[in-house]
Order: sequence, then C-alpha cells, then structure tokens
Amino acid sequence: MLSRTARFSATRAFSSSAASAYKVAVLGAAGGIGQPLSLLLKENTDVTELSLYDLRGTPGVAADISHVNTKSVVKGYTPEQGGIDAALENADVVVIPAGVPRKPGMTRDDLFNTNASIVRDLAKAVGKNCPKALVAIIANPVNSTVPIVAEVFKNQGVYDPKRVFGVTTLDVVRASRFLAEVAGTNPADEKVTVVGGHSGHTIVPLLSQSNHPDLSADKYEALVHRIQFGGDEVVKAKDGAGSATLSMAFAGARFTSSLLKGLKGEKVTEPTFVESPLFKDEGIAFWSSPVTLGPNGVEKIHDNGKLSAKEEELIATAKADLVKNIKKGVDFVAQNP
Ligand SMILES: NC(=O)C1=CN([C@@H]2O[C@H](COP(=O)(O)OP(=O)(O)OC[C@H]3O[C@@H](n4cnc5c(N)ncnc54)[C@H](O)[C@@H]3O)[C@@H](O)[C@H]2O)C=CC1
Ligand SMILES: O=C([O-])CC(=O)C(=O)O
Repeated sequence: MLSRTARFSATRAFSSSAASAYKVAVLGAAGGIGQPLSLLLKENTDVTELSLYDLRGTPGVAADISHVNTKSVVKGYTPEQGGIDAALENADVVVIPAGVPRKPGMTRDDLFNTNASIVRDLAKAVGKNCPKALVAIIANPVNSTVPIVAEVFKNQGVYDPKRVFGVTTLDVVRASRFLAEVAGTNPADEKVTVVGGHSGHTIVPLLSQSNHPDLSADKYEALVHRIQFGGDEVVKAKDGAGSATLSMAFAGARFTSSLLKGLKGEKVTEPTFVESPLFKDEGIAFWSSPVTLGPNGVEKIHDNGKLSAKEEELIATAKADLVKNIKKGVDFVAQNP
C-alpha cells in the first residue's frame, strides 16, 4: 500500500493536471446513505481510492460502483473480507454513516443506545489505523456521536479537534431549498447559515443573515419549524422504512468534497459540528457554526455573526438541549470505554 505522499507523487508523475490523490473510506457503505454517497464520491476527481466498509454487502456495492468510468479504484471490505484495518489503512478522510435510522415516533436521541457503541467501535478502528484522517460523522444522534468519537480518540492519545466533524450539511441544504420555496426563488441563490447541532430545536437557521430577513412572522415561524424538523417529514413519508438517505448522500458528498478541497489548500467555509470555543465556558464543547477548512481540517471557526432577538432565543433553547446531548456522549465513553 502506498503512503499518502507516495500516492501524491505517483499521481503527479502520470498527470500534470492531477493535483490530488486521496483515499476516502466510507463506514456503513452498504446502507441507505452509504450506497448513494459512495456513488457520488466515485464522481469526485479528488478521490483516487474509495474504500467501502460495512458488516456485509460491500463487495457487491464496490463491484457495482467500480464500473463507473472515473479514475478512482473502489474496494469493498467486510469483517470477513479484508477487514476494517485494511479498509482504513492510509485513509485521508473517513465518512461514517454506519448506524440505525429512525422510525416514525422516534427522536434521534432514541437511536443513542444502538448507535453509540457502533460509532465508538468504529472510532477505535479509525484511531488505530488512520489517526491523522479527517473524520466526518453522519450517524445519529450527531450531537452525541461526535463527542463519542472525540472521547475515544482522547483515550487513544490521538485526538486532534481539528479533524473531527459532525455532518450538519443536510440542514443547510434543506434551509436553502425550503427558503427558496417560500420566497419563490432559485435555491442556488439562497444561502442560509445553520448553527447549533443536528436535532430538532438544536438546529438554528440564521434567516436574518439570508437574502430574506423580513419574512412575515407566520412564514418565519413555519420555515424555522420546517428546517428544524425536516428530518421528520422524510421519516413519516418513508413510513417505517428509515430516514433521509438520498438527500443525505447529496449533503454528505458535498461536505466530503469540501474536506478534500480544504486538504488541497482551497479555502472552503461550511457549517459543521466541531469542538468549538464559542460556548465552551457554558459547558458546550461542540457547536456548529461556519468553519473554514484547510490542509489540517479546521482552519478557522467563525462565530454566529449578527443575530436577531428571535435567533438569540432559538440559540438559548438549542444550548439547553445540546449540553445534555454532549454530556451523554462523553459519559457513555467514560462508562463504556
Ligand atoms: N447527519 C445527518 O444529517 C443524517 C444522519 N442520518 C443517520 O445516518 C445513519 C445511517 O442511516 P441509513 O444509511 O439510512 O441506515 P441504514 O440502516 O440503511 O444503513 C446503515 C448501515 O450501517 C451498517 N452498520 C451497522 N453497524 C455497523 C458497523 N459496526 N460497522 C459497519 N457498518 C455498520 C449497516 O450494516 C447498514 O448497512 C443513521 O444513524 C441515521 O439516523 C440520516 C440522515 C441524515
Ligand atoms: O431525521 C433523521 O432521523 C435523519 C436525519 O438526521 C435527518 O434527516 O436530518
């Protein structure tokens, strides 16, 4: 297996235009999100090796995706075929959609009991095999799984807060789409910063900073609610068959692409749930706000910007939930290392 530097030079030697050579591993790659996410990553020209790991099914998914005529090499791994260590060896970016999704009537926090140990064990494998990788966590509840990964890495002595990300991009994608529906505009022209966390009231869209700061009170309340509970719409419509997978794959591919651009030295700024100084003195060690990505992961954490009085209220509510969600993740690893 070539080291990352060697892979860089190998690519450069064969193509003057190829500026990047990255191995991306997807853990949970045979699932509802994992499959379309892997397909979208096959289209990303920054990816030269796509490593697909799941408990089962990944050899088939990898064989299928590998026929797409882009340059990257795709390999499938299971615990029995190749194993997780080989799947993660020399990975530059690890994306984790492994874990169970919601059914109607459940909150994301109801997934904690199942997903906490899945994410903990996968984090241990990442810390062992590719401690320098950027790790993007999709598995819910993100507000707790991100602290779980951080605590596992601390226990292993490999934690770098610049390299651990909770993926909140779907909230940003939804906010743009839903605002455009209300305003009758093209979503491509609507950028909405979403801060806080990734569940219900912890999702705080900053519409006062958007192109439409003056929506009527009715429209504003309905839009904020739709952005905060957009996931529920999909869970309800899928009627027991899971939660958002295709839109999440879109969002996950977009975020992974931003991480890779950062690694290449391009400056990209995206909201993501990271260890953050913003409310640390209030016991909230993680917070999503716009983050500039760079060659080492987090380059700069931006503050929430200018807020309306209503947004100050939404943030206060978000903080109250987040304190509990974060503590739950930290306590889980302390009690179940
Ligand atoms: N961050 C976000 O915005 C979003 C997060 N999610 C979350 O993503 C997670 C995955 O959702 P879906 O793909 O719909 O679920 P899914 O059940 O279709 O797929 C999950 C995959 O994870 C695999 N898996 C389970 N344990 C594993 C382990 N130890 N190692 C490797 N693979 C393992 C399963 O075999 C399965 O293929 C859920 O927790 C869901 O709540 C879903 C949508 C949006
Ligand atoms: O709602 C869910 O459980 C899945 C999710 O996180 C989302 O769609 O935002």
